[in-house]
Amino acid sequence: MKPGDMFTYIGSIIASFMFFWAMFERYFPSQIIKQFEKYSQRLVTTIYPYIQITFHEFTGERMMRSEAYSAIENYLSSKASTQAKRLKGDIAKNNQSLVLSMDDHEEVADEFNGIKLWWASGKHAMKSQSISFNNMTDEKRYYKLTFHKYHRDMILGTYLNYVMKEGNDIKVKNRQRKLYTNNGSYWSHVVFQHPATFQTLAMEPKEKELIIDDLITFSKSGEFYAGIGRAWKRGYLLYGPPGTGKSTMIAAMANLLGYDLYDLELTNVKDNTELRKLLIETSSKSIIVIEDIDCSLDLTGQRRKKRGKREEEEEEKDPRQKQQGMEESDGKNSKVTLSGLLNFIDGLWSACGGERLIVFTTNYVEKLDPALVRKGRMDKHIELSYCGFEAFKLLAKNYLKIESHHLFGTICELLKETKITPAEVAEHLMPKTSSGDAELYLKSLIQALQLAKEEANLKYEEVATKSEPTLN
Ligand SMILES: Nc1ncnc2c1ncn2[C@@H]1O[C@H](COP(=O)(O)OP(=O)(O)OP(=O)(O)O)[C@@H](O)[C@H]1O
Ligand SMILES: [Mg+2]
Repeated sequence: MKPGDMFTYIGSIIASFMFFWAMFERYFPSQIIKQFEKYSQRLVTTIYPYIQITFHEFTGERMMRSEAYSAIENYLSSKASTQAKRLKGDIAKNNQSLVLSMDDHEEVADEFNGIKLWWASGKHAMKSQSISFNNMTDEKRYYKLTFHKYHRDMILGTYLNYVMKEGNDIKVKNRQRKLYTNNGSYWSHVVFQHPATFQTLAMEPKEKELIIDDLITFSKSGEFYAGIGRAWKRGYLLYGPPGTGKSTMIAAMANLLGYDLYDLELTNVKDNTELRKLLIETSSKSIIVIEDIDCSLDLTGQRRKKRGKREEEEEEKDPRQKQQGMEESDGKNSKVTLSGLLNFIDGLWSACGGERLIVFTTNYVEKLDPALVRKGRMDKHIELSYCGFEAFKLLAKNYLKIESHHLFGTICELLKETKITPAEVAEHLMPKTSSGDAELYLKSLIQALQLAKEEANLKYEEVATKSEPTLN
């Protein structure tokens, strides 16, 4: 029986006693009446098999807004939108989405491990002691949870923990997210509002699915990481030519998981100590990004070789100079070293707070120091490459709102023979006039592809003639 029905049933019994009660009060002394009240209360508690817990909106002496109340409010928002008849709507703090919650005196049902529970919202009017300038303080809202006493342990333990966690996760998703950049050893931030999503990111669909899966699994694996004694973090290395969507993918990752972004400019960091300070200040649920890692630090074997012979000779004379040369990047003042950076990836600090992604990007993966890219350090290597036909179709769908066209066949063939980045394709598909015809843009793309093909052929021929042996 639903607790609401149970109330009605008990209510009707009580109503029929009302009459007798009035008689009773009139003819019996107050001592006996008090005893009777006490026992009747106990009787109702014994008959009524449900437990109720009330969560008030404001608690404590200073009447602070209760965190439990707001977590429950978030948790119930999805249930309210499907079950409640009267809802309240508000704009979330990220100013992007509408958040719905149940209105006062509504009830929604929930189920947990096969157990049924009921949540009801309500409010009391408070008798204000002082003059209030804020009408809201005159109302005391609360959520009431009702469940069968048989499930007491499960609900008070596992279920309520689950509600708090889910509610807080929703709150994090709805919050206003930030993009931090470092100016020397300080972070400054702006509101992060990048429109990129995985839906708009053009790449092979299967590969995209794998990346999304990987990210979501990571974000839900807090307990797993704790269980195996590892810091809750994951490293990604995104590599590929310019304009293939590395930065776009990072924005899409942040949007998918609802994380903040820390864009770390290593060339602005004086030394390892400053690097450590910056990293300790990063919060959990964030992505720490180091773009163009090969340009930020002297981390590439190639660059080391590139250093002049004279420099090396001088270093041999004075080993201290060598140490300095290793630490300084080409012409930059940063003394952040590779070992400093590796400590950042593996070190103790990385366990603080947890739930962090570390993303490096580079155009030249082959030039990176093997220590940096070895497996286990960067958990996932993702190559973003030239535009294939599947990626093109997604761009055409997003930019031109078409899913097929008689020119698609020609484009498919040309894409197999040429190397063009998604950024270049997007440039051709970008509507230039309000009445732009899709065919016009596709033809412009075909022209660009044919040109790229011819240039590639010319280069190939040049190389071939240069490498032909000369007969003298
Ligand atoms: N895979 C893609 N899907 C959708 N749009 C893309 C993709 N790749 C590039 N673009 C478009 O091209 C622009 C440049 O891409 P982005 O900055 O992500 O490239 P990048 O790989 O980070 O380049 P770089 O190596 O120069 O930093 C973006 O604004 C985006 O609109
Ligand atoms: Mg980029």
